[in-house]
Amino acid sequence: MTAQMRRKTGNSTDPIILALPKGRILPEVMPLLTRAGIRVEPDFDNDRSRKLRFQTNIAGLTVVRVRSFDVATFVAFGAAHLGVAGSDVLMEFDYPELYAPIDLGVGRCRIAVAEPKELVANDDPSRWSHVRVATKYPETARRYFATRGVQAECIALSGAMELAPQLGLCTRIVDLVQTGATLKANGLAEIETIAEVSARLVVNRTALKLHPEAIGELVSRIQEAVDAA
Ligand SMILES: Nc1ncnc2c1ncn2[C@@H]1O[C@H](COP(=O)(O)OP(=O)(O)OP(=O)(O)O)[C@@H](O)[C@H]1O
Ligand SMILES: O=P(O)(O)OC[C@H]1O[C@H](OP(=O)(O)OP(=O)(O)O)[C@H](O)[C@@H]1O
Repeated sequence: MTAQMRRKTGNSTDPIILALPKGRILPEVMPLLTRAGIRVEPDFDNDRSRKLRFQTNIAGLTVVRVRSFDVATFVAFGAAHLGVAGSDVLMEFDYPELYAPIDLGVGRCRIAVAEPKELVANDDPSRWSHVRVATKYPETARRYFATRGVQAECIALSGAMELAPQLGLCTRIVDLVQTGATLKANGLAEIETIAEVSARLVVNRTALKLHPEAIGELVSRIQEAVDAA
């Protein structure tokens, strides 16, 4: 662990910081937090507010709102003690500093390989030796294809991956699929599932050792809220 990673977790007088992802997971996570007895100050739900850091009803617990991909980084480096992140994000970064004790059961989708639907009938993935994919998940894609002996050339995009095959950037994509509507609307078909995805509670391992009671209580409350859902 680097000195940077020790930064926040080392001071027991700091508030406990919970990092929450803005975007589509948030509306599904808020009811869980409410059930866990955690209420965040009203500005948190106000999209026009430029605030990023919020007080809660629990003394010593502060919430920060960050991009979904950044939750894992804030928690891994100890800038936040715990957070909520999709398992897609955790898989991509694969930070050893993170412990993911709870599957929150929300934000369910899958990470999949897709290609133009016209290709599917004559394609045989077992014969691939090299693929070129556009993806927001280059590490996950590389690891997945490597286990099958396939070399993956990954073109990193942050969104609108479904456009890449139409525009000749690549033939295939690796992206999240839930209903399949986005693939269908763009003439693509899912050919392989890499992993099922859901949102997880993540905890910095060092923070848990330094604040076992405070963090342990939050984890228990959230587990109870998930069990009651
Ligand atoms: N279609 C989907 N169905 C269910 N969960 C999804 C879906 N798309 C994304 N997710 C989950 O929600 C998380 C955040 O997705 P969201 O689309 O809100 O943000 P993003 O586009 O990754 O972030 P940003 O807007 O910061 O670039 C993903 O990491 C994944 O875990
Ligand atoms: O199978 P579906 O139900 O259509 O969902 C899949 C879509 O959802 C996600 O995109 P999102 O809506 O988050 O937009 P983004 O690409 O801008 O992140 C994902 O990247 C797909 O494009």
